[in-house]
Amino acid sequence: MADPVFDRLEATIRERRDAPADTSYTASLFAKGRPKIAQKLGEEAVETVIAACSGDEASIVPEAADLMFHLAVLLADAGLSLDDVRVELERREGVGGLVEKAARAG
Ligand SMILES: N=c1c2ncn([C@@H]3O[C@H](COP(=O)(O)OP(=O)(O)OP(=O)(O)O)[C@@H](O)[C@H]3O)c2ncn1[C@@H]1O[C@H](COP(=O)(O)O)[C@@H](O)[C@H]1O
Repeated sequence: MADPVFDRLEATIRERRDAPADTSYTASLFAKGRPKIAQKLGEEAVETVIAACSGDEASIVPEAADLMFHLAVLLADAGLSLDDVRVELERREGVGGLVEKAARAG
């Protein structure tokens, strides 16, 4: 993702795809398959929402990190990467959300 931490994380996640499930949390997620990975991503999203509404701003960061990790695993399971998301965000640069929504409605 043009960031060393994200790049190293994604490299580790890719390595874990072929690791035995009982040696690694990431490997165990891959072994359980897409529905489990998606479920965990949803749980982490909810935990991020709860943190966001808790009034404890610092508690958002660890939940957001869990969310990003599980998103990276889901993307890897689909043969995608955070860089694909970066490219999509880059493509959207300069197109305001309200303008984009109006174009979809029209
Ligand atoms: N960044 C992370 C990371 N963030 C969160 N998690 C794990 O994600 C899980 C979050 O699930 P929960 O909070 O629901 O905890 P849980 O109760 O253990 O989960 P369940 O049993 O309910 O499914 C925890 O086990 C966390 O440890 C992560 N596990 C791994 N990584 C990275 O992935 C690398 C490889 O990890 P392994 O695959 O475990 O070797 C690590 O070195 C890290 O860099």
